[in-house]
Amino acid sequence: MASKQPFTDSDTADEAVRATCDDASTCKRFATSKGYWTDLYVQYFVRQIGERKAPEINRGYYGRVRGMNLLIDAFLKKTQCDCQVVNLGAGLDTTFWRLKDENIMPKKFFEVDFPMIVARKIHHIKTKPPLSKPLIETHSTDSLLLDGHSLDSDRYCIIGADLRDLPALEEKLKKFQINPELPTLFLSECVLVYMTSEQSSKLVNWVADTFPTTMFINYEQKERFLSAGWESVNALDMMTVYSVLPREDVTRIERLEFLDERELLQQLLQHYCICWAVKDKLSLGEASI
Ligand SMILES: C[S@@+](CC[C@H](N)C(=O)[O-])C[C@H]1O[C@@H](n2cnc3c(N)ncnc32)[C@H](O)[C@@H]1O
Repeated sequence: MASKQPFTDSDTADEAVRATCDDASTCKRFATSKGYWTDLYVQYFVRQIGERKAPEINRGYYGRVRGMNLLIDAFLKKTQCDCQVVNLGAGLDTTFWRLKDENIMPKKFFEVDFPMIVARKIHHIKTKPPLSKPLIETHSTDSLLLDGHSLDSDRYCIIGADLRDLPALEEKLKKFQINPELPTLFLSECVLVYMTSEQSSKLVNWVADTFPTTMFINYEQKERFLSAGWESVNALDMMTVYSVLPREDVTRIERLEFLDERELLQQLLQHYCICWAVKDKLSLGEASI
């Protein structure tokens, strides 16, 4: 009998992984309702503000979102938006809508998640005009491709796929016109941790082998990121990220809620990191990001 690997064949394990998508977006919904940062769109994916979250959790999410956004925006600036973004395990993430509002959209923004999550996201987009309007506005013909498990428009595409099945992932990305020659930013925010290290290293290596000019931003526990095939890799633990965020804004959010145990926040922040790795065939100077 074939032995089972963790989170490989088990539907129950995959279901638990899919549930993490709701955890992330309900925490983001709560933190934005408190004013930690502005996200005009998360409310359309998570209606209820939900149960109160501890201030440590809210500050942790604040550092995570601000840190990821700083790197995303730096890549878009460096490439002058002449690039693609692929958000792996995107869940109910709202980055595409933020970039549209800030007028810094890449040529195309791809999202990938399990078909079940994608179907839910597409349902929200279809039924909520503030989500669908930006897609329609940035699309050149009257009809968008929309089926239960994928949505494709000129600037935004969402694909149902399992990130552990690389041939199928590659085929779907090609079907939706990914261009490997264009500078491409890959994002994985709390995603690789749900795979075995063999699976996540295959995914990271596939990106390095397929995209000559690329950057990979990964938010996660410290030990995970694998550098093979990448020209330069940087990692900052979240304690450091938090300390380099704009002071004025950090002071503002630290006034939002009283934090009893600073040590707990420090432990939480030290446990996570943001890593970014680059390959720069076009010599755009990505390593200086
Ligand atoms: C913790 S959530 C993070 C969601 C989003 N990146 C964020 O930070 O708000 C992890 C996401 O990764 C997705 N995911 C994990 N393993 C996956 C796999 N093998 N294939 C596709 N999606 C996966 C889950 O379905 C879930 O939406």
